[in-house]
Amino acid sequence: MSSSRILPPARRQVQVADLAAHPGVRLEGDPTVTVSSVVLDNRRAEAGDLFAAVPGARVHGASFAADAVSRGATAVLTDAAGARAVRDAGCDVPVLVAEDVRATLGAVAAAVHGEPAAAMRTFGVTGTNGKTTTTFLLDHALRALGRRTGLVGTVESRFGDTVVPSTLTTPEAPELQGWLAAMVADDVDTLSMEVSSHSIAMHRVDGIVFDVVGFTNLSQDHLDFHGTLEDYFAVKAELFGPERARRGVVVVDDEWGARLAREARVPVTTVATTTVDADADWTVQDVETEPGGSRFTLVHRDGRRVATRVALPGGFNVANAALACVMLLESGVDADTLVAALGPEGFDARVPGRMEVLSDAPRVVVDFAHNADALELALSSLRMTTPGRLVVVFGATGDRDRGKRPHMGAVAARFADVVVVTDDDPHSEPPGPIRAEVIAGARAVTGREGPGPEILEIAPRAEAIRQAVLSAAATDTVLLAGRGHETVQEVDGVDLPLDDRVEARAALAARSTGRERTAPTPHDEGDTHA
Ligand SMILES: CC(=O)N[C@H]1[C@@H](OP(=O)(O)OP(=O)(O)OC[C@H]2O[C@@H](n3ccc(=O)[nH]c3=O)[C@H](O)[C@@H]2O)O[C@H](CO)[C@@H](O)[C@@H]1O[C@H](C)C(=O)N[C@@H](C)C(=O)N[C@H](CCC(=O)O)C(=O)O
Ligand SMILES: Nc1ncnc2c1ncn2[C@@H]1O[C@H](COP(=O)(O)OP(=O)(O)OP(=O)(O)O)[C@@H](O)[C@H]1O
Repeated sequence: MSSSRILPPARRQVQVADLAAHPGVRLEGDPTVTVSSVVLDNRRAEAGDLFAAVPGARVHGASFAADAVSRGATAVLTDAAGARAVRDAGCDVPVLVAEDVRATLGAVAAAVHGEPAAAMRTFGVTGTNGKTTTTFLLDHALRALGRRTGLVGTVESRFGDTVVPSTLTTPEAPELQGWLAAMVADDVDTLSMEVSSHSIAMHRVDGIVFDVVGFTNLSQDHLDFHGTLEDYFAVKAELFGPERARRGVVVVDDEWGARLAREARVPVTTVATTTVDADADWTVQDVETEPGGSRFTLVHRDGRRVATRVALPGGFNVANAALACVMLLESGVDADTLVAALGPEGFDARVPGRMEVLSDAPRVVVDFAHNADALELALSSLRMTTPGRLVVVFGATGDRDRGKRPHMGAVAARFADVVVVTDDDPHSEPPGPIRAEVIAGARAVTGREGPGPEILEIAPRAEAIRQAVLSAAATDTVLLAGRGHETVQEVDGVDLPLDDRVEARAALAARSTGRERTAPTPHDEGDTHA
């Protein structure tokens, strides 16, 4: 079930006859009945709702229509099979019958809520990594520019004083459109949101034409859903068409970005952040790495220069900030006005669990890197600004993508001085063997220059964090990788409270109250269940 129903304080009343005017929809029943909102889950239905009964992968939503109606839903949107089920269940409400319910739902939900996206300036960010960070950086800059902003994404959705933790990166269309209408009612003028590939494929963002969309990068992920990398790319590329966006900004550091820039069906501005690319509109130059972030200059091929800073460690955060910056420029923001509004700190957003720096001496950083690529990027960038030892605490998830475990171990062993292998979300798997696969990958690393890393196994995770933080010297960096902002750990089907930031802060507090530092000790396997 998705996170929370946020609706505007005053709702419009829309006749079902008006909704039947959408292509591929016909109406059975009384055309004068009105709806004031849309809901996808019967358990959340309220008076005046249109219940959208979607044929899902597991169940047809129409089997819950009678319950939705008993809770006050005044009409149902479904397909032909759903319509039969609704009638068979004896529901006497008008039924909007669509050829493809999901493909109709976004436009219908937008119409019920009065096309809220059209009343705001809208930024959408897609890509495998960096969506959350880039939307937070956009939101930060927009607020500095004096805009009243809304944000939708993996960590939370928010506007004004309303903040709701998320369950999906991009909510389903009924919830999303309700949120957007509530934002408009609260005078929000600019929206930054993450657009996952699932949301494009499942029509969650239908009904929105973004003013500017951005692409961060693409690497192997979500193939359980998309099948092939080619399909994954094709879905992301859909966002760069006139049905969904007016213009785009594409980071062309990887081949997928370069291809997207060629194939996009809306005008695209390109940004190269890692190499000087003569074909790119903007390139990132003069990067100066600092402990808490980086300074950089965006140089346009016509000679324009925009010098700013990102207050998050990591070369990839220069890419995220550069993307946010060019998206703002493409939306019409003047470069000098932007730089002045950002001030000397530049893009200074704190992104929960994304390169989040908890302390300086030792530097303790929490990051969401949960695959080998992201772990390598995080470690290599922290290495540059770590005078002492680089310590990493991480684990691999259970149940899925087993192949990545030794790779994560190998990356940690290549880039860190102390590798503390612990648990992530074991889900239904016993955690010990997962750790063993990670450790095997770490031990297999040979040919590293200098002394090899210290490899430790410590569980449960809270204890691994405690020991790593307590034993760190002031010049060390401790990276707590993989869980970012997450606050529960699933072990054997049970959700246990666990927040890396809370555990790390407790250990930092113990250090500052003068408790003696302890060295991590290898943990006895077999006594390690979380
Ligand atoms: C693969 C996928 O995205 N599936 C989504 C899909 O599930 P489904 O087709 O299996 O639905 P179903 O369980 O058969 O139910 C069918 C219909 O009956 C309704 N229902 C069901 C049960 C009930 O008691 N009452 C009821 O009304 C459901 O709301 C649904 O409309 O429709 C459901 C209803 O909205 C979603 O919750 C579900 O997302 C699941 C939870 C999910 O985990 N999605 C992930 C993969 C996802 O979308 N991730 C991306 C980000 C990925 C990333 O970049 O990391 C995201 O945007 O979050
Ligand atoms: N531009 C980037 N390129 C590569 N890796 C990145 C980039 N930005 C962030 N990362 C890494 O990916 C992790 C997730 O970042 P972020 O949450 O911003 O991405 P996301 O696309 O929103 O992913 P998710 O939807 O899983 O949260 C970060 O913790 C960091 O390790």
